[in-house]
This record gives sequence, C-alpha cells and structure tokens, in this order.
Amino acid sequence: MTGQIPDVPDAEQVAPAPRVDSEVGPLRAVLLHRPGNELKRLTPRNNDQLLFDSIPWVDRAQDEHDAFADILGGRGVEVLRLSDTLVEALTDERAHAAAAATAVDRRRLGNELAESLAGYLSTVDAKGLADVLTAGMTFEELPAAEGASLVRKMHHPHDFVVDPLPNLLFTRDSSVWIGNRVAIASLSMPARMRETALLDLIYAYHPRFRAAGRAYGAHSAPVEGGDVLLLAPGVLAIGVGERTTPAGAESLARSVFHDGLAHTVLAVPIAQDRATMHLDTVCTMVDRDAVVMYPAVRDTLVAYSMRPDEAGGVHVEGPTPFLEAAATAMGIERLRVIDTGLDPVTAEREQWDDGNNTLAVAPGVVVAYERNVETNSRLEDAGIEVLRISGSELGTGRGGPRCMSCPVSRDAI
Ligand SMILES: NC(=O)NCCC[C@H](N)C(=O)O
Repeated sequence: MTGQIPDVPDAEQVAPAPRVDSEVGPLRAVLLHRPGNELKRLTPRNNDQLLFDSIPWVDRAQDEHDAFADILGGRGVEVLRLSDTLVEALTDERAHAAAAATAVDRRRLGNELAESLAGYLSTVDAKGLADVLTAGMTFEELPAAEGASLVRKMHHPHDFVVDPLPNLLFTRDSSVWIGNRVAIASLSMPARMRETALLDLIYAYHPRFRAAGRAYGAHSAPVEGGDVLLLAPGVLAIGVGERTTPAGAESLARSVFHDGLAHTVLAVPIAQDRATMHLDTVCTMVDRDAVVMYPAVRDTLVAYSMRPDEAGGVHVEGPTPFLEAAATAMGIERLRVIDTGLDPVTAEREQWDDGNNTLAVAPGVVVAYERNVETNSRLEDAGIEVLRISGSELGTGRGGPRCMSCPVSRDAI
C-alpha cells in the first residue's frame, strides 16, 4: 500500500452532519415516515380520537408519499425513513427492552396481561417490535398463549392492546433540530404521546444520531415541532396554542439560550383550533426574507420577544406585531408576506388544506400540495419555485409537506 493515495470517499457518500439553522437553507437530509399499516387501523369510530379527519385510502397515501420522497431525492436530499431508523435502533438490546416497555400500558391492561405482553414483546425481533410499536396490536392479534385474563376476555377482539400511531407521518412534530442539537417534542395529545418515546430511542441508539446533543427535555411541558420555526440563525418563533403551551415555549427558550443556539425566541399566540393547531398551519418560510401566511392572521398575529438576560434568566417583552418583531430579530427591514388565496373563502379553504404548510428545499424553492391552486400561483407570482405534490389522501391527517418532514441537515444560508 506504500505510496498509494488512500481512498477518499465522495462528498456524496459522506452523510451530512445533523445541523439545521434555518427554515430555508438547502436541504441535505430529512426524516420522513412512509405511511404504513398504522393508517389501516383508522375507522369511523376512532378517526377523531386518532386525529384524522377522515379515513385515508392507504395505498394511494403511500403513492403520494413516495412521490414526495422522490421529489426530495431528485433535489439531492437524503431521505431517511423513520421505520428504518427505528428498526436499526432496536437492534440494540437496551433500546429493544426500553421500547417494549413503552408499549405496555399496565394501567389499562392490568398486571396479568401486561406481564404476558411484555414477555411476548421481548421475544419479537427488531422489525416485528417496530411494527407493533407503529401499527399497534389488537386483542385478536395477541398470540393465543398470552394470558386469558379478564381484561382479554372482556375486550372486543378489535380493541387495541397497543395503540397505533398514525400521526407518525408528521415527523415535523415529534422532533426538531435546532443548530446541532435535537429537541424531542413533548407531544400534547394522548394519541401522539408515545411518539416522544420512539423518537427518544431513535436518537439515543441509532448510530447516525447517538452522538447528537439534546435541546430541551423530552418530558418537559408540551412543545410540538410544528410550532417551531427557525426564522433565521439564532431566531426562533414558537406558536403557542392548541398544542404548545406557554410553559413549553419558555422551557425551550431557556434551553436554546443556555446552549447558545439562539439570541431571540418569539412566542406567538395562535387560536386554539384544529385548523390552526400549529404555527406552521398559518405561516411557513419560503425564502430567506419571505413567508406564506394566512391573511386572516396577518394583521393580528403578535409576538412576545424573549432574550437571555445577564443573570441567566429570560427577559420578556411585548406583545408587539409578529411581522415587526420577526424582522427586528432577523435583522432585516421587512419580512415579505405572500397571502394564502385571493379572497377570504378561498384563503380559508386553502389554509385548511395546508396551503401555508410548505417545505423549503432551498431559498425560494418549496414543496406544496397541488390542490392549493391560488396560493401556489401567488407564490409563483412572487418568484418562488413551487414543486407540487398530490395530497388528497395524505391530507386526511391535516398536515402538509412541512408537517411531514423533519429536516436533519440544511446548509447554511
Ligand atoms: N405541523 C403540523 O401541523 N402537523 C400536522 C399534524 C396533524 C396530526 N393529525 C395532528 O393532529 O397532530
């Protein structure tokens, strides 16, 4: 070997380091979840509780999601699939044991069934366990030998022993990268709380992530990633409404100040409605200095500005109009606003259908649902390139391209 030039891996072969400082820097790697059997659990009886507005046609949802992943891949983005990362993490026996424990709800199952379920899950391989953790398990799927407890006898065969997680599709909400740290969200709705534990295990045990530092504690007050916008390096906006609480926003702000990841955090009150469940349902960034925004909130959205004080605490000012507070914190003269739709009714329809929920793959280039015709044409009129995907089935869970993606690596802007 003496005298030979050592092999230098291609730049493309080296996984980009996890780091995200903005909403619009060129996207390098993203965590998606291809919808699977967990969506087949949705019925008219449980869809409200499981946070879906209707029953998706699963094969078509998968096709739509594959097209979404292809568009990202075509732009040079590395697509990581949540189920693959979960299976890889679960090959570590500590992760396997911890994951199995998260699936056993002793209070609901009672000791006898809980013990038999835990025993059964400990024998299942990583792939099988990942399937149960994501798609759940019904009483009729529980192996016959696993206990003949009263609980088992009295439940309907289609009741869940382990609840499914159909909202894993929305990877934006369960974790968010801020700089080189990841914040595991503390999800507020019962149907999504178990996602926190799965993401916690993926980031702790997957070789790609286990060295990454954490921001904020996974079990702190509720914060959901859909509420967190990285307006510019060092500037965060956090929606506070149906999901993220004031305590969650304050706790995340303290954490990012402590780690030197931000100098300003804007807490932005949003209506506590399903239509506006996260800040990214009414506003997402489409360029370094531009947002697409629901016009009904444009003039009323305000922000409380938080900055670290010299005593190690948090100084709070405001509220002041959001657009002004954001521009000041970002150090720009003005944040350009592109409205959703042309008239109030179109705007309301397109906001509901995630017209505001775009995913930037680079400054001025976004992925959007094709159905939001008016909003997309307004984006194009403003010079934004729109990569359209269909989302008739994906949208039944009430989330768009931004909700369905957790950027893991973006280049600096
Ligand atoms: N960031 C987002 O707005 N995510 C959409 C989440 C939809 C999901 N069905 C939920 O209700 O949590």
